[in-house]
Amino acid sequence: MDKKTLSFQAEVKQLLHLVTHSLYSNKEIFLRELVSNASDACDKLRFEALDNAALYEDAPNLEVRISYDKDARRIVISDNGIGLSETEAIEHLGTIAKSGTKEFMSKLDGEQARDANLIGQFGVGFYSGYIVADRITVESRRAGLGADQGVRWSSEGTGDFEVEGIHRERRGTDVILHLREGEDEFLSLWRLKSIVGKYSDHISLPILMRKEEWDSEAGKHVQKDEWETVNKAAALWSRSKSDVTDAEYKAFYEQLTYDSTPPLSYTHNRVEGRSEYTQLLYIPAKAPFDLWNRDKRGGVKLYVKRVFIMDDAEALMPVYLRFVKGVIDSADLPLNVSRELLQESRDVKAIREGSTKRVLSMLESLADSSDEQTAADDKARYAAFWKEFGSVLKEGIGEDHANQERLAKLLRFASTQADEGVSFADYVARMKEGQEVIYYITADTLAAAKNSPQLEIFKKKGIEVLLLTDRVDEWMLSHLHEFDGHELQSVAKGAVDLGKLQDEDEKKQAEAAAESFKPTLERIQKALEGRAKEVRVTTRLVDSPACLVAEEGDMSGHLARLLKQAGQSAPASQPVLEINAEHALVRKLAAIPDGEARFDDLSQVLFDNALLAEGGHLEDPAAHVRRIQALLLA
Ligand SMILES: Nc1ncnc2c1ncn2[C@@H]1O[C@H](COP(=O)(O)OP(=O)(O)OP(=O)(O)O)[C@@H](O)[C@H]1O
Repeated sequence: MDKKTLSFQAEVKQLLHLVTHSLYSNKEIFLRELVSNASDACDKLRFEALDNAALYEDAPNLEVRISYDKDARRIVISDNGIGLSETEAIEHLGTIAKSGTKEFMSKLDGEQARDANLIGQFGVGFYSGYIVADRITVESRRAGLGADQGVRWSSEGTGDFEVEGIHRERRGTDVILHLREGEDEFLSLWRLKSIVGKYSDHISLPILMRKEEWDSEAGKHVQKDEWETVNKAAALWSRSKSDVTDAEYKAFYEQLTYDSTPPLSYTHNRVEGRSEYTQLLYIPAKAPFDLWNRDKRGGVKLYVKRVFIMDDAEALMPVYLRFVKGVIDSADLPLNVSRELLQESRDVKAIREGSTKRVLSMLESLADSSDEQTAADDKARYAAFWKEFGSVLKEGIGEDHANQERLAKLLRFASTQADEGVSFADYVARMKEGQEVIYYITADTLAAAKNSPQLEIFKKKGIEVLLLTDRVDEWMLSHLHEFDGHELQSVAKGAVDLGKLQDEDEKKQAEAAAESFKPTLERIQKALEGRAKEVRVTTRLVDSPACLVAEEGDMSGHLARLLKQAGQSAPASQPVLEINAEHALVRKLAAIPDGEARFDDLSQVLFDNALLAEGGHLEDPAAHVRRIQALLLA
């Protein structure tokens, strides 16, 4: 077959540039990446061979071999996995297929591009070989194809690569690294072995290297024909908990996720009973760059009896726990389980429920740690978790009704008493005597929430109000109506009802004020026709003249704005304007004689100011400005 020269896809060139320039300080990871590809290739073969045992040919023992040649300055990583056909070599080694990777590349700006940690997060794969090699040759034959259908792919990792057909007896792939000048440190059994130990110990296949012996005549180590296994070759999760050290769990996490920040917490269990499986689940310390992408691949890999099955096993973890990383190894599922089957299987459902509960317990033990020695540290860790993943966890309130109560206990808020970390339980413990409901307000920012006029009476009376400023909060609250028997009530909805918190005198006073104010209210109502559904006197205001509230059952102004921003239509509902009859401005308004235009102007300004105060947008800002100016001159 003729030799062809082809060009890399633009993103590959970009990636190659990044890899060779940014990861230079951590060169050794090339071996981790290539060994991991070799191991993936073996997993793929094992998976395809479930339906077609002939693919094993005469070599059923899957393995990875690493060898080096000091004189030729080469390192070779060989596997007897699935291999590559010519088309696959062109496609897989010349383009980036994964859309996530492409997206990631396009998001990196110059500053971030130097952050090796960030790049490490998504795994640089095959191209990391170019950190240490100035040419890589790949020789491969796909399992199932004839010996004359091998392929040689070769490139200096700049703009082009070459492909040609070759004769190759062995199935699988050899990745041959021609080392760059100055990279000879890697031409050593000891060095290569220690890198394997560091990153690839848990690869469940044997990784073999040639034994060496000291030759005193030659005065150097010489390679023997005999090979030895240099990794532990036991899946970490299949070992007993007591045999695995904390450092090993953390190293495995890094290998699994490419995240060099140690995880916040992890849990390792063997579950027995109706469904038998092992779970090793981690909560990362930092949110990944694409946390908000609800469609991305899940972080939990599914194995069946230590055979890798798939890693976008959404069926194993609810979407709101998409930040969880780890491995689930089932003893019951059939090896050839398909995605469709996964969705329906009762065993999978049991695994999913069990794993969800595990993650929640893990979070609960941090949040409500009762261990005297570690409680402070646990709580700090929970606070860190909440900062990174709290908003995602809130999705669970609407999505996972079975665990809603447990999730509600894990929620943390800002309130009028503390800027963060307030749980419903903290709130309830601090409730005033006679207080029955939990008060909250939603707003775009903490400052807007804190300064909202609707809070004035609550501040005056020392009643705590939760301040909710997350985009998902409104949605979450449409699914959560109470906590521990206490109804959740928005202070921006309906007439203010302080129940037993308001004394009789105050109530009577308010009623009297409302009565005597009736004629003015009617005049304001007329002036605001088409804008305010109702105008009424309120006791919720202390320092502000007016505020807007939504009618019970209507959508709050905040939610209507969120929907509008998201491009969705919000049902048009007018707010209620509530007036503080004690306020000087309102008294001034009431004193304006009938028929004067000033009355209309001031009514409109009152309404617009109330809208601005809650973060709303004026439909006609110019008219507002004109009115203010007219009033200033009056
Ligand atoms: N040893 C190998 N045997 C067979 N195919 C391979 C081998 N190494 C790489 N490939 C193919 O080349 C593709 C690209 O490899 P690369 O390492 O760049 O990305 P990846 O493995 O898909 O992603 P990542 O390394 O981030 O998990 C692989 O998906 C696989 O199809």
